[in-house]
Amino acid sequence: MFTGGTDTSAMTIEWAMSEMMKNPNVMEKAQKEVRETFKGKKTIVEADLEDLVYLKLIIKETLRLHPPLPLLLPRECIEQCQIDGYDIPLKTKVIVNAFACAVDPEYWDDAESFKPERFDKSSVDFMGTNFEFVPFGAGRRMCPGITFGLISIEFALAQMLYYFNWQLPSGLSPKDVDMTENDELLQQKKFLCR
Ligand code: HEM
Repeated sequence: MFTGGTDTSAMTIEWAMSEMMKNPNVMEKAQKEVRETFKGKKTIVEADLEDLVYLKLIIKETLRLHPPLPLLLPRECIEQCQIDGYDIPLKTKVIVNAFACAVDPEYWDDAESFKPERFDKSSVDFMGTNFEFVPFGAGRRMCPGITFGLISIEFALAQMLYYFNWQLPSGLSPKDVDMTENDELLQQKKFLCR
């Protein structure tokens, strides 16, 4: 519960900030939205987050390209079945590659690019019914912490964008931001500072 509830959200914040540094037009649009929404406010409260439409699209797109648990949690078959002509025996361990689904060009245009706008006016959501996009899993064992996780991420990002201006260290350009992932169960950014 504690690991599942902290690392996942922290990693999503890191990826979202990195994507914004890599895509300055996205950062500019997000910062404009946050600053217009909270104009004149000294502190931000949870209820204010509702109006941050573009920031929510950024978080969705971040979870599509950087799902913290790309292989979800393993399942075990409780009855024998057939998938695509393959017999899956009872008690087989099944691993769903959620990341592969989220970048499958059959379902996504320009699948590897970071484009929050793709979710604007799209009905595709991460609530477990669109199987091409399941960063929180699906079914009976899907993540019970979605609401809390999303609010924590939005809250942190909104504050970082509202109070601070962000820029890369001198000499670095957006294309230099290193988006390498570690190769562990939790898909973390390998190098935090580059
Ligand atoms: C960005 C934030 C988060 C992401 C992407 C995420 C993702 C996931 C995924 C993919 C699973 C496995 C679901 C499956 O295999 O179908 C899961 C399970 C779980 N998550 Fe999250 N999670 C997040 C935040 C949280 C938070 C904030 C909490 C708690 C406060 C939490 C608690 C749990 C627990 C307890 C499970 C196990 C559920 C079970 O096996 O029945 N998660 N999460």
